[in-house]
Amino acid sequence: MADTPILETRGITVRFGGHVAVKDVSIQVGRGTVTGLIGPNGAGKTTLFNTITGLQKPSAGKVFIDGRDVTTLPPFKRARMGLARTFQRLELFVSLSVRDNLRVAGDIHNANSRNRVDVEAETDRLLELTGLGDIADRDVSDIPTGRARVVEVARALMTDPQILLLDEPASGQTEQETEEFAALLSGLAAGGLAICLVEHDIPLVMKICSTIHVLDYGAVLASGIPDEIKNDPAVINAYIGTEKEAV
Ligand SMILES: Nc1ncnc2c1ncn2[C@@H]1O[C@H](COP(=O)(O)OP(=O)(O)OP(=O)(O)O)[C@@H](O)[C@H]1O
Repeated sequence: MADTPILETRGITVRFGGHVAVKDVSIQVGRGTVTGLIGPNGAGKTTLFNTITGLQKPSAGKVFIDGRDVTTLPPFKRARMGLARTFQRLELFVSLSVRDNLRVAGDIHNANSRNRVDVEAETDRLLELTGLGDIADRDVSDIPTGRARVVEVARALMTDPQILLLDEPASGQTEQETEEFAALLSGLAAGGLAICLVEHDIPLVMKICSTIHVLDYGAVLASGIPDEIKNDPAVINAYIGTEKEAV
């Protein structure tokens, strides 16, 4: 159904021993939107991403992709349903060129999916779309971190995803790089992609997200549009206050 969110978590709780890392978190991510997930270090953002992708089993709650309960599906099956992600720590093949990182992603996708992509054509298209053409033949070990973050996104896009989870993708980017990155993400969302963004760069989150969820100690402290979040006293107190210089 058109109204069914492409991604939804319902009541996700994750416990590590006695520690509750994620507490009863319900969020929805719509097609063609950028949804922000912010909060202090250790608030549970990456653990929630790991639960959505299937790397972490929840103690309670469910994950839905396009209305289908995927809670017990392994990561590769969720990937086949159009779920892609990037990692906080770069996970690129550093001794390969930018272009080859994309090609490898396309080959792996084709080996695992019925929905095959034309690797050469898609690599060229994405190098152009993401503005990586000028460094396409350089080894990833040789390029600045900020641009390597874009390579991670381009690589994730090689799987032709419906949902893209980005874990701190702007970290290490210059102001100029972040500006271009914001335009790239907004353009991808305008094309129908559902993006969920974990990011400490608050101005970036405020600029491109239509909905923001704030996590604190594993629980959703607030949800709303950027203006509501920006002015929420509980959010300012728990998080934005501590990131003031960034706002
Ligand atoms: N595998 C694990 N075993 C035990 N505790 C864990 C594990 N993974 C995460 N935690 C704990 O769960 C909590 C949430 O961590 P998580 O990495 O999800 O937070 P985060 O919001 O992504 O933080 P950051 O902004 O620093 O990336 C933290 O207290 C962390 O120490």
